[in-house]
Amino acid sequence: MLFDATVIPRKPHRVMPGVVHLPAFFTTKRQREIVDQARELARSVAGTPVAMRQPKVGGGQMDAWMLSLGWFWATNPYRMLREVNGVPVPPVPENFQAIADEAMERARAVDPLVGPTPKVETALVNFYPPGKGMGLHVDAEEKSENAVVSLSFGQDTIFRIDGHDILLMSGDVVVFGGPARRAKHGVLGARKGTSQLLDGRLNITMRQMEEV
Ligand SMILES: O=C(O)CCC(=O)C(=O)O
Ligand SMILES: [Fe+2]
Repeated sequence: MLFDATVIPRKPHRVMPGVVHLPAFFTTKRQREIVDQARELARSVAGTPVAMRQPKVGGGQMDAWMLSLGWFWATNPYRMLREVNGVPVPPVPENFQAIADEAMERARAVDPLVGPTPKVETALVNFYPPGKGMGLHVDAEEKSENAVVSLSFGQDTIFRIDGHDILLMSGDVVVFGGPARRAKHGVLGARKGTSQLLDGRLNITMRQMEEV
């Protein structure tokens, strides 16, 4: 971006009950490491049935490229799979749980309503080409009511949840849980020219599947 993000005062805040925005959660160095890790994961399954893909929903195709970890998010009809055509879904990387733990601890200090930390049993890695986003939806395939921890890298976007708009920049985290766990949300198009890290936007959502 044109001006350094640190000159814009952005503080952790509660967006609505159960939704917390943690700006600049990751340093530039950590952002780069996680983006590299995601790229490596995508490479490791390229050309297989569990490869990163643009899921088909109904008659159309999503704009986001999606890589499933832990459980595979299958569409038409929606279901979660452990393997696809006999190929196991790549596991959730070990460092993800520590990220979720840290994010939840910081989010809970802002709004305890975010609720319990998810046991990260599945993660979706979404890549948005410049200008692309994701329509409003509810994260409904997981039975667990524990929070979703959502990481942003690369180009800026607007995250919309229950009518609230949040500007997400590279390194930001959003947590939504408790009364907001099933809130409708989506992202507008990734803003061209806002990142030197990525030509597009990378999002990672961490979730728990089953209620324990
Ligand atoms: O890209 C985002 O920030 C949101 C992604 C999302 O809502 C999802 O994967 O369910
Ligand atoms: Fe979602």
